[in-house]
Amino acid sequence: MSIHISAKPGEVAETILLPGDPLRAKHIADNYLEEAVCFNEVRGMYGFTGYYKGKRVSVSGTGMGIPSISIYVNELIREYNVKNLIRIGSCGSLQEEVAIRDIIIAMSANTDSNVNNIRFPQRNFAPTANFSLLEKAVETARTKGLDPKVGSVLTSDNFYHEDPEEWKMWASYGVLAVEMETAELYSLAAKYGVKALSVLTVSDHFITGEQTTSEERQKTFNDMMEIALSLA
Ligand SMILES: O=P(O)(O)O[C@H]1O[C@H](CO)[C@@H](O)[C@H]1O
Ligand SMILES: O=c1cc[nH]c(=O)[nH]1
Repeated sequence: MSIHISAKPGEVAETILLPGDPLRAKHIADNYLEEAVCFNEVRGMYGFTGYYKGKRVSVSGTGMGIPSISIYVNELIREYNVKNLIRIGSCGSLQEEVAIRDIIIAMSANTDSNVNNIRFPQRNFAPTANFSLLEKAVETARTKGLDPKVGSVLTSDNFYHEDPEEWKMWASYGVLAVEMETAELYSLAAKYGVKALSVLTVSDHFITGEQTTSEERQKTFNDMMEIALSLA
């Protein structure tokens, strides 16, 4: 096992879905996977491996924020040889034309985190999605009759922002939404030469003030889950 994952070698599939919420991982295993086996319960961060339409796929929670996803993604890549990492998360829309419950496919991730300043002092790194996963996710979403919004997101270290107006600056640069993990997922995927993508669902809206319930965030958002599963 690794420090935070109790799976034995070979128990994690090459493709893994990564919701922040471990109960969303359990929901996917219970409702979408056949022959699902739990490979991790350390700290309640459930991970499962099973089959979706005959393809072996895993799903694991990552927790919230860059430090937490960084631990799981480092261990999944370095100890378990995971090759395709697909985040499925909730986010807050910063744009009028991106509505609550819309799907966002994150082409790139800006961040207010210092994590890449530590890696690249005095330089900027551009955390970017894998194009083949992105292309397939867009195609799958469109086949389902959806209109996914593709563009950049903000990965923030804060859910509760010191300056409640700061989002407007990011919005003015066309950033679609805010969440808390994608920049680190894309940076680690680049570092280790594996593929990553974030597929997000808008759970709340900075302009209209609309919100979804915690139950909806945990159990619904089926389109996002099905798009991500199709990438397996
Ligand atoms: O729904 P998840 O995947 O947890 O993602 C979003 O929700 C959490 C905040 O409520 C953060 O982790 C943010 O990135
Ligand atoms: O990180 C997040 C996720 C959803 N909504 C937000 O405002 N922030």
